[in-house]
Amino acid sequence: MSTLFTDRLWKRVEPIWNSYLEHPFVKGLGDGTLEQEKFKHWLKQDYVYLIDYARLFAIGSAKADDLEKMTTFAKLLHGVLDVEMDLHRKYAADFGISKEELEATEPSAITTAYTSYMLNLSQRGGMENVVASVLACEWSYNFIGKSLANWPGALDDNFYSSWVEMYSSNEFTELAEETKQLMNQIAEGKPEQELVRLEEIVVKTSQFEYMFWDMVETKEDWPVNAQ
Ligand SMILES: Cc1ncc(CO)c(N)n1
Repeated sequence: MSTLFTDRLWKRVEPIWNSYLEHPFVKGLGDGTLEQEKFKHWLKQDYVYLIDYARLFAIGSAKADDLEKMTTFAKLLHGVLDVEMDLHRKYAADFGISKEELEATEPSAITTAYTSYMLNLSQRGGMENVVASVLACEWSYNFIGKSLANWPGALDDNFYSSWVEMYSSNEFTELAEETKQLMNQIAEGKPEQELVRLEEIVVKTSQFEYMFWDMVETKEDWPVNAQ
């Protein structure tokens, strides 16, 4: 029986993703101790990250080779714009931050590098580049959400319970699973050198994910504020 491509990918990314669970920001989400100013930085940066990230699914739909895959990309697009980003808008409202203010956030250097990397690959390549670009994002957040959901108190009434609920939810798990299935479907029959190329995209985006956690933990923005 041939190994699923996502099983092969898991062997490469498991150590990187396990390091997310040791990251202070992620640990703070799980045990409820995360400083709210750092979470506000994540809210704002992640909202503008998701705006460009959503464009990837629209590109994927345009490049899909059949109606079924077009529909899957459209479903994932809806999942970001209308389901996931609603979490950001609700948390922001709790902080008195409007959705207009969220949308006006200037993407940080890391946010810009990460989304530009995915958009470049997705505009230059076929739908396989789109799926490889978004896979770590969808799948690793579900991995983190489901891991934190097992932490004592993570789903109880603490400020970040909604975050853990969202990313461990059946709805988000379904989106992550659909992205994995799409990756396996597209990888089927591809030559080894193409699989190696796609694997490196998933590893690189997994490294960008870690850099994103660092950026929000340190509330990093651009190195020098232009005068
Ligand atoms: C940076 C980042 N990666 C992944 C996700 C999951 O969609 C997210 N919201 N933000």
